[in-house]
Order: sequence, then C-alpha cells, then structure tokens
Amino acid sequence: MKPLNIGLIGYGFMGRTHTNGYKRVNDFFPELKHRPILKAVCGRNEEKVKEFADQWQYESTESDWRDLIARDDIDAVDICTPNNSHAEIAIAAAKAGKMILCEKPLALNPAEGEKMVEAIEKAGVANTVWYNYRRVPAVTMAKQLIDEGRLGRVFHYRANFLQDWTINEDLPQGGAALWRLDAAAAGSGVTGDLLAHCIDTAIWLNGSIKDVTAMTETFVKERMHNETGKKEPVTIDDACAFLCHFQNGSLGLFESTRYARGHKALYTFEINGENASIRWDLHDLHRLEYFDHNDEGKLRGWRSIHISDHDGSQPYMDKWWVPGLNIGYEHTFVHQVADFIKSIETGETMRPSFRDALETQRVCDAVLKSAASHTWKNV
Ligand SMILES: NC(=O)C1=CN([C@@H]2O[C@H](COP(=O)(O)OP(=O)(O)OC[C@H]3O[C@@H](n4cnc5c(N)ncnc54)[C@H](OP(=O)(O)O)[C@@H]3O)[C@@H](O)[C@H]2O)C=CC1
Ligand SMILES: O=C1CO[C@H](CO)[C@@H](O)[C@@H]1O
Repeated sequence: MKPLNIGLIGYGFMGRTHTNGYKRVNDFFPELKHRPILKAVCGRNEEKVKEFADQWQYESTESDWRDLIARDDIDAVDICTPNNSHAEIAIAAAKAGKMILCEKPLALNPAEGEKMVEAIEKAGVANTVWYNYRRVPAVTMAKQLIDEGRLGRVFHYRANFLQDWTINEDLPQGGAALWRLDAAAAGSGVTGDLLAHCIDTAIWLNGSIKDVTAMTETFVKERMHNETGKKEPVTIDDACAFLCHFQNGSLGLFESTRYARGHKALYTFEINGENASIRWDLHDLHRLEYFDHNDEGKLRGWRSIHISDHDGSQPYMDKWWVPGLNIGYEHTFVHQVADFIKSIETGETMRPSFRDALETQRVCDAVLKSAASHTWKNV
C-alpha cells in the first residue's frame, strides 16, 4: 500500500463527508494500491480545527491554508471551504504541484474557473470537483443505459432541486454556516449551490447545453448581516428556473428554490427519449424508474428498479453489503475517493474534472445573465 497524504481545508459539512470517504475507502475497495492518510486539516478557528482533528483522527492541524500547501508531506489538497476561496487555494495548490479535489461549484464565476483550469492543466496535476451525485449507483446506471443507446433520440430533460431552509425572514446572512446567503462568499444563491448539481448531471447524461433563458427571484430583500450587524440587501437568488436547448436538440427545464415548504433536499430528474424514459429521485436514491417502449404491450409500464444487485451489472453495489440492502448519501463520497485513487493508478482522467466543472460554471453564468437581462443567452 502506498500512502496518499491528504490535506483537508475546511472541516464543516463537506470536511466530514470527505473524511468519511477517506477512512472507509480501502475497506470497501481492497483492490486500491493507495491508502489515504489523514495528514493535516486546516481551518481558521484553531480550537475548532483541533477538536475536529481529534474526533476524526487527523495527524496535525494548520490555521492558514498557505502553510498546509507549503508542506512537503501533503500529496493531495481537498478544498472544502466556501466558494469565494476555491480559486485562490486551488491555483496555489496547483503551483505547488499538489493533486486537488475541490468542492463545487468550481468558482465564483467563469473568469475564476478559467484561471483554475489553466493552473491545473499547466501543472499537470490530478484533479476533480465533488459533483458527488454522479456516483449514486442509480445515477451511474442511468448513464450506462443512456450510453448503451436505450433511449434513442432524447426529447426532454427536466430537473429540480428543492429546499425550504431560508423561508424565515429572520434568518441572518453571512458568516459561518450562513455564507450561502451572501453572494460575496457564495457567488450566487440556488443557481451555484443547487442547480450546479443538476447541470453537472445533465451535461454528463445528455451532453452540452447550448443556450438558456432564466428567471430568478429574491423573496426576502434584506437580512441582518452577521459581519456588519446591520440589515443589508440580499444579493443571492432564492429561486431560479430556466429553459434550455441541449446540443443534441432536446429541451431542458430546470428549477431550484429554497422556498419549497416541505422539501429539505429533493433532487429529481427525468429524461424522455423516443424509445425509453428514465427518472430518479434523491429521496428514494436506490430506485431508478425506467419505461421501455419496446416492452411487450400488455406488460409495458414504468419499472421501479431497486439498484442493489451484486453481479457487477449494477454499479458500485457489489462493494457493499449483500444483494437487496441499501447504501446512502455518504457512499457517493466514498465512491468518488475510490474513483479518484483508481484514476491516479491507471492514468485515466478523473471525471468530473476542473474542465468539466468549468462548463457547468459557464451554464450557471449564462443563467444568471439571462435572468438579469430577460433575454436568451448562449453558453
Ligand atoms: N458536493 C456537495 O453535495 C456539497 C458541496 N458543498 C460545497 O462545499 C464547500 C463547503 O461547504 P460546507 O462544508 O457546507 O461549509 P461549512 O460552512 O460547513 O464549512 C466551511 C469550512 O471552511 C472553513 N473555512 C472557511 N474559510 C476558510 C479559509 N479561508 N481557510 C481555511 N478554512 C476556511 C471553515 O472553518 P473556519 O471558519 O474555522 O475557517 C469551515 O470549517 C462549498 O463550496 C459548498 O458549495 C457543500 C455541501 C454539499
Ligand atoms: O447537495 C447539496 C445539498 O444542499 C447543500 C445546501 O443546503 C448544498 O450546498 C449541496 O451542494
């Protein structure tokens, strides 16, 4: 076993999911020849970062990411900080020759994303962006069915990502945990935070997006800002919907909001082709619903396929328990770590790469520009 020394920057929600991935990957993917070593974790709050290091068994801590990147004993830098720090950290890490795993969205905007792609490609370092929903087994299987040509010509792609956690107008913006409500830290609201996932999956499953027309809304116009202590204008999009044309001629319909009362994290998509349709729902993540028009007439109907076989035909499942038993959200991160390590070992390009994530960033940018100008925008 060769060590793969990890330097984690940011120890919040994603810091935990990724660390869980590093800790479990070798137990479930024994064929890997590298073992992630939890070398160092970094955060600005020294006390909290030490607590995290103790709980999750990191060997050391840093309070400035520059010091972490400067260390010779770090092979891969994992960026789990708010969006406004991704570019600076990733570019510095690339210059230091580190492999980089960066959280989504890649950057605040395409201009930053382009500089990041240039830096990692110039340095020739292994890289990936954590669009983890690609690695839900049912979503990976959707990709396999599409690549096998089962859908035929695709007519429609629709996706939703719905939440309800910002409805309360007393919720402040900015600072720890609430940086998502501040465009300076997040870049945008639901477009970069949630629709970016839907766009990444859509491009992966259905190809590039050509043009978009969008609308956004900010329902609560002012919120107390945790940093200034005053009511400040809210600069993010609370909700966004857009229509698009894909390069393959199909039509897309996307919606995301944090104002859908009752929905905590409902990501769904449906694809309609001439021969078959597919749909998936994060809240029932093991099921892939599939309609095949080639089925015998009297039996034709939507099948609900429980992805859990161990014969190798259903992705990732043979790595886990016994046929029929479920895995969940956290396993998508274990899968991404496993695939990243495999890519280092085989030399194959890991997807999604920074370049893939830049394409998603460009779609997000066109969506926001279209909403602001009330016009169609090319991507
Ligand atoms: N793939 C997915 O499904 C998901 C992706 N994300 C993405 O992950 C990223 C992080 O989100 P999340 O984990 O929810 O955020 P959290 O707010 O939970 O955690 C952010 C962490 O970053 C640290 N941090 C902030 N600024 C710096 C800095 N300058 N230097 C070092 N550490 C810093 C904070 O610690 P401290 O304050 O001590 O510095 C904190 O530990 C975002 O880009 C987000 O979009 C988030 C959720 C799901
Ligand atoms: O997938 C996700 C679920 O929701 C989070 C916000 O609440 C997002 O940041 C994240 O990317």
